[in-house]
Amino acid sequence: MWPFGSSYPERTPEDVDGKIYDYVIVGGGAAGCVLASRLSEDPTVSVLLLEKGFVKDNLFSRIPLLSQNPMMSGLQVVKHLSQMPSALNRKLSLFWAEALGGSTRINAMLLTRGPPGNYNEWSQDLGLKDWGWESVEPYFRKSENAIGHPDAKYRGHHGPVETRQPAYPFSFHPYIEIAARRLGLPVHDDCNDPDASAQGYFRLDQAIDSNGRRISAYKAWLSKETAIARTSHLTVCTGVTVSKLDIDTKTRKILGVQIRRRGQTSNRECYVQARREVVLCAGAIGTPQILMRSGIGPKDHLQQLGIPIVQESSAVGNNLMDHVAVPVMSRVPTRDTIHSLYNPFVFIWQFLLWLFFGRGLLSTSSTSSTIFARTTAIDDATMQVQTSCNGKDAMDSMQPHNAPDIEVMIIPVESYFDVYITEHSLLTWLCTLVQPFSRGNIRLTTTNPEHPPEITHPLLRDERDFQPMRKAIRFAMHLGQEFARSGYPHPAPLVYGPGMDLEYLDQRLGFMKLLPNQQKKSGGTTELPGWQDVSDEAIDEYTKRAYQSALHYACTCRMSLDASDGVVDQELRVFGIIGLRIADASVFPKIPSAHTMAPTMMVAERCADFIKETWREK
Ligand SMILES: Cc1cc2nc3c(=O)[nH]c(=O)nc-3n(C[C@H](O)[C@H](O)[C@H](O)COP(=O)(O)OP(=O)(O)OC[C@H]3O[C@@H](n4cnc5c(N)ncnc54)[C@H](O)[C@@H]3O)c2cc1C
Repeated sequence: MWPFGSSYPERTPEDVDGKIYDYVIVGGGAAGCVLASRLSEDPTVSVLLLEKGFVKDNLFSRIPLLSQNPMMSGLQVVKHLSQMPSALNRKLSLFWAEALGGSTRINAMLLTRGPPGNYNEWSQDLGLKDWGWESVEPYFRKSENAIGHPDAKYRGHHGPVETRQPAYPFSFHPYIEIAARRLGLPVHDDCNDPDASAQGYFRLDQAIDSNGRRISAYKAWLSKETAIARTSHLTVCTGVTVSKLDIDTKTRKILGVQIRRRGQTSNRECYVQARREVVLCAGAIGTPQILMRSGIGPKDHLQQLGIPIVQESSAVGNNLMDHVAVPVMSRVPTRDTIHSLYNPFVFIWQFLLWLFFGRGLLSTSSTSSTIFARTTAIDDATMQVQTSCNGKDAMDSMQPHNAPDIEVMIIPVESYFDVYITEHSLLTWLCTLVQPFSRGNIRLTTTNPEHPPEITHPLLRDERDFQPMRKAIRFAMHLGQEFARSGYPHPAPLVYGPGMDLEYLDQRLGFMKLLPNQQKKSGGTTELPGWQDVSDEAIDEYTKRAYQSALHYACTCRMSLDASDGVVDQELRVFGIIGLRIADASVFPKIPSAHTMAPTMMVAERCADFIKETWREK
């Protein structure tokens, strides 16, 4: 019963065992919810959605800020530690949600399409002619209801994903705007405006409704009302792990999928048949694993595990891309940060504000504004953005060469994963590489679908990524220092970043265990040197300690014209198999300079149309 439970029509693996459906969708995250919703608009077809997690809709999972913290929402969040030999053997935390809605149940709700130049690069440079800006733009519009920009013709107003720009919750925002302008950045209130400049300081859209509640993919596309209204032809089966695909090796046609209860230790499997198509939407980590378990993947790897080869495909699980982030932080007054919620009175007040009015700090994302820039257009001597670079314009967002390669997210709290800093209140300048060169991969460790994969994270594995990261960090330090001089009425020194006491940081991050009798070092009080005074070595040393994933995993089953180089064609059909498509973040040919939820939904929207078109013709 609300608010503690839900009468969502969730089915179990046993309920669907032995049944046949027109379409079987594997994974109910951002992509899976879009696809199940769009395909089930037609009441004459039957659609089955198979999701590993559950609905678990509760009060905390609806509160925007609190639901970003998995401990609060109670959702199943997988935490995977990846060993990083390239960086002091640190363990990198990767996580994602297993729930109806996938990671959109815990994400920061930021809705960014990416600049048109990203998609023009897919079409012009990678040859994917059907995926240029002109082709993808209508699908971004179709899914959104941009209530924050009611008159904008370039935004959608009839889709299910409501987006707003909640009031800025803190007093520092105008001063950041001043600092950004001083660094040469234009200020825009919509980063999804295709006419906005490629580089700038942008206010962000957040997927939050007018009552201050999170709009996840589940809420937008497969709400309880939708699921109940469509029970005759839409089945949502939760708590189910898809172990592998059933493919006829002679005809190369997909027949169905093998499934089991989530977390089950025995080998007992259930089976569902697909009359028309199976669509994989298990995400950039999950989808390649299902393919490999089914015999589609790199030959050597499948042979090592004794998996019979159905389709050799060297790109499956390769080319893993992700955005890489390094925090630099300024000390600011507690009331200007999320740290203020550590005070129980403030927390209770904010909770009541949300509960009765849908307003206040809890009704927003942790991030309200950001900066996108191109490092080649940042002048080394002044650390300011130029409007042209080598005689070429650097602002036209349609041009692939102008796509931003860095983002500086503005986050009013400390931003080291797994570490809570309670002794200072911090404002983070999160320096993020959004067009990295590095690539990683995903491999199975066993054939058991419940066993975790081995993830070789791309993070700074390619030396070419260090140069833009150094520039991003210097640029963010310059921004932080300009902010402190902008008229902001409080001291705001940069205290965490290159040039800080690394021994203190090592203790803080837990790399260095304290010896008996050794004093805990205090820190976070000394102001950092100016951006001009930090050496490359100091930046690299800091980066190796403080870097983290921005959790935008992508490209592990990339789209390509060529089967030897990719996994799906331009209509998202898996090369060599009939009736199998992929529609999640794994198919991006290259990661966009954007937070990846909206681009993933765009891909899934297109996939639904490809499928409808295919079967209309038949
Ligand atoms: C903490 C966090 C914050 C983020 N913040 C933002 C943000 O603010 N803005 C933004 O644009 N993006 C953000 N992202 C990224 C964004 O949420 C993802 O890009 C998006 O959810 C990817 O969608 P997807 O459908 O590819 O995968 P997911 O949403 O991960 O969905 C995959 C689903 O498949 C299911 N699944 C996997 N394997 C199986 C199996 N074998 N059987 C059955 N089901 C299976 C999983 O349980 C999951 O529900 C964030 C991500 C995280 C983790």
